[in-house]
Amino acid sequence: MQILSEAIVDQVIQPRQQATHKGDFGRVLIVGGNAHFGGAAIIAASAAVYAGAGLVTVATDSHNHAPLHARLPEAMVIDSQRSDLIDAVHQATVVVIGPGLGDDEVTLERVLSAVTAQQTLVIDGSAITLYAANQPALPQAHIIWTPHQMEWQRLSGIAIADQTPETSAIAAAKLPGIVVAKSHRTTIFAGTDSYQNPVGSAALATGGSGDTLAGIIGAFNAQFGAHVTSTLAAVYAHSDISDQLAKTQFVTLPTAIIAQLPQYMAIHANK
Ligand SMILES: NC(=O)C1=CN([C@@H]2O[C@H](COP(=O)(O)OP(=O)(O)OC[C@H]3O[C@@H](n4cnc5c(N)ncnc54)[C@H](OP(=O)(O)O)[C@@H]3O)[C@@H](O)[C@H]2O)[C@@H](O)CC1
Ligand SMILES: Nc1ncnc2c1ncn2[C@@H]1O[C@H](COP(=O)(O)OP(=O)(O)O)[C@@H](O)[C@H]1O
Ligand SMILES: [Mg+2]
Repeated sequence: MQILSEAIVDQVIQPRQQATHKGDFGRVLIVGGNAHFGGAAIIAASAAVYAGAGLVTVATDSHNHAPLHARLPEAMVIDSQRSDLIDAVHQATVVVIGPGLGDDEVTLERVLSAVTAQQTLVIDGSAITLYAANQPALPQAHIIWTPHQMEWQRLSGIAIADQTPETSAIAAAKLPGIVVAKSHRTTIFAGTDSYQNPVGSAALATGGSGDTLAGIIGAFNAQFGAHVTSTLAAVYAHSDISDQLAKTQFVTLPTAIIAQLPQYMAIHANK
């Protein structure tokens, strides 16, 4: 198991070429936010915008459209229950499904059936829980799972008390793609390789921290490429920003972490 360091962030986040436009930095589609969990989708979308995605669209319940625009005018929005969801999936570089999705199995299956092999698919939150229960067909895409310990229990069948790097590695190998097994010491499994995140603290133990990470992972894969290093850098950056804020803040709120992303990335792009 390789222990991550700040070097992964310096390696992945590079200065931008000047002869570019927003399309060069990827299109991220966030699918989530039912009528009760709209905040999760807004948090994930905000994280994706502030982490540098070229364009962000949110497919979410119509209850969330006005609140989303009020907080994040940079993001576009569509009604997840309408047919143009499929068009939005086809236009995306990366699809992040799950933050606040709740029990919307129909939307999950619509999205899974539309994603293609050339795309990246981040499966988070309720989408993990729904997949674990119903096992819908998965696309051939570059898949990144981001379960917390209970979601990992549902997906892997390993009780939380029995989740170790060894047991989790065996379960992760049975799934397509990368598994980001989130905990107080998040471990990432990619093929036969495994990595551990040495940073982060209980200041992250607040609702929305995982929604934030899902958005950062989406944005990093969209702009830096669908390589495991993009996901590793996102996991490290998320915790590293929290650790810096935690020097003076008892809990590091998702919105506080998100606000620090542009400055953090500027510093590391020039190291
Ligand atoms: N602002 C918003 O809109 C927010 C919306 N959100 C959205 O809510 C949806 C549901 O996600 P979820 O994580 O809240 O619920 P679920 O999957 O049922 O897991 C909780 C159960 O598992 C247990 N548990 C044990 N260990 C655990 C661990 N390490 N980490 C976490 N839980 C652990 C835990 O035990 P307990 O806390 O009761 O002791 C409890 O019984 C999802 O789509 C998400 O995006 C949230 O992001 C929050 C902000
Ligand atoms: N005590 C802790 N130490 C380090 N990281 C933590 C701690 N508690 C939570 N986290 C991190 O916060 C995030 C929580 O994810 P999740 O439970 O999915 O949050 P959400 O409420 O957004 O769904 C994960 O990245 C996890 O590693
Ligand atoms: Mg979560």
